[in-house]
Amino acid sequence: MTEEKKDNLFEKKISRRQMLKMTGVGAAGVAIGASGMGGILSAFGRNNAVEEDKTNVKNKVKFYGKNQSGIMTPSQTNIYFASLTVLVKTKAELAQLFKDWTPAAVKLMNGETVGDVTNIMVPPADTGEAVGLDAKNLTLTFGVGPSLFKKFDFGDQKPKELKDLPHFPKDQLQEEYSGGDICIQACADDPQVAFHAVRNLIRIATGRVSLKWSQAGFNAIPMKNGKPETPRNLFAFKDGTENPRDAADADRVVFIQSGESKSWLTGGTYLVARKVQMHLETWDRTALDEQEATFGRHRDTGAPLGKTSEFEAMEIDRKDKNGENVVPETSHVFLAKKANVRLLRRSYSYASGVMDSTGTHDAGLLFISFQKDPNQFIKIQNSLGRMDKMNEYITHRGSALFACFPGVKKGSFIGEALFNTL
Ligand SMILES: C=CC1=C(C)c2cc3[nH]c(cc4nc(cc5[nH]c(cc1n2)c(C)c5CCC(=O)O)C(CCC(=O)O)=C4C)c(C)c3C=C
Ligand SMILES: [Fe+2]
Repeated sequence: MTEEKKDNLFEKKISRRQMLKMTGVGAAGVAIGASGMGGILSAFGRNNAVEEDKTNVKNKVKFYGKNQSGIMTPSQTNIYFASLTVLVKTKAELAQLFKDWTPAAVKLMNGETVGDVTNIMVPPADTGEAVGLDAKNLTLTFGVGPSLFKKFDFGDQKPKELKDLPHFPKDQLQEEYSGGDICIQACADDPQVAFHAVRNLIRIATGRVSLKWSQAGFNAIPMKNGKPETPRNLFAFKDGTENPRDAADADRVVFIQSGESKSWLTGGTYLVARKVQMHLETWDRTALDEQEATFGRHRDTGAPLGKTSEFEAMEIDRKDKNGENVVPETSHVFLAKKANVRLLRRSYSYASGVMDSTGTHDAGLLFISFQKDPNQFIKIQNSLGRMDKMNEYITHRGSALFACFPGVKKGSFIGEALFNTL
């Protein structure tokens, strides 16, 4: 069926019987990857109108802007991260996918449903579990992985940096938590809002994408005098102290500037995702001074070892009266800092039940970093290498790299600059 015919069909009122006949009835209608039916169901989410960022919505982050949301946005309490496999075969279909997602993303970030939920003759266009909640600071961040450029010929538009990350010492990567053609990072101050957003975006793309892997995560953000403080990871250490803090710093470290890469990536960035299992039982048997030596910071305050407050300078060359390093040379922060490059970390803890093989917690950190060049991450990870004292307590299980598009201008669509170059 041509796109035009499909659109005409959905402008008409159709009976429940006709509907069921078309969708193959019931449960099959929600399966991802079902061919044929996908196009029909996607029409429910299709909305070609240019949606506005609402100004009167509580807890709302703007969709339109120079950069995508969910990067320099202050961290929310929850993430639902999805890595997708693309099923469509042509670049036109791929562009259409992002065209369909754009108005839906605006509506989701407005705290609205993605489509009509009142017509009793058809399945509601929105799955509905976020109804009655406000926007909960939902952000949506879209990126494309190296594998997408193997499936589609983008000519010379593939940036040389967009390739699989190298193997690192201590990696025990599993294919089921690695890679992906497209990523959607949904962060919100509510787990259901984050999940709902991804669920509905995938539903709009029924038959056009399938879910490769996903990870839900959480962060508890302590508040002091109405201001958010650095969250703690599952080792109880403040995580995210040393990060770019303002827009000028982000332009130096995170966002690709004109001339620094392919033009479609100007204003974009690279997202590294690493699923890192944390061996909590081993950590919990470790003495506090050993824990602090692992990071090079005090657990309570987050201050550099030998100092008293979190944001005091981390001087890794400082010596004690015996001439010994105050911050151990094998500590995580010593080695990370020694690489002499920076990135933006925006990680979330996860707890996903039990490890079958050991009966221990399947818990850890969905480490996410943003940087204008993946080599920033690679240099730090290589510096951590085999030396990082934290290695005793962690295992890297998953890995992925995505090039995140620049922000979207009203009237444009997510990733348009890439498709316009073709
Ligand atoms: C390659 C990049 C990094 C990975 C992977 C990574 C994993 C990881 N980190 C923690 C906990 C902490 N990390 C901290 C600082 C820190 N970590 C990295 C990089 C990676 N971490 C950098 C660049 C830095 C900042 C170094 C600096 O310049 O000071 C800290 C200290 C507090 C902070 O600055 O946030 C903690 C704690 C875990 C638990 C983890 C994987 C499970
Ligand atoms: Fe770290």
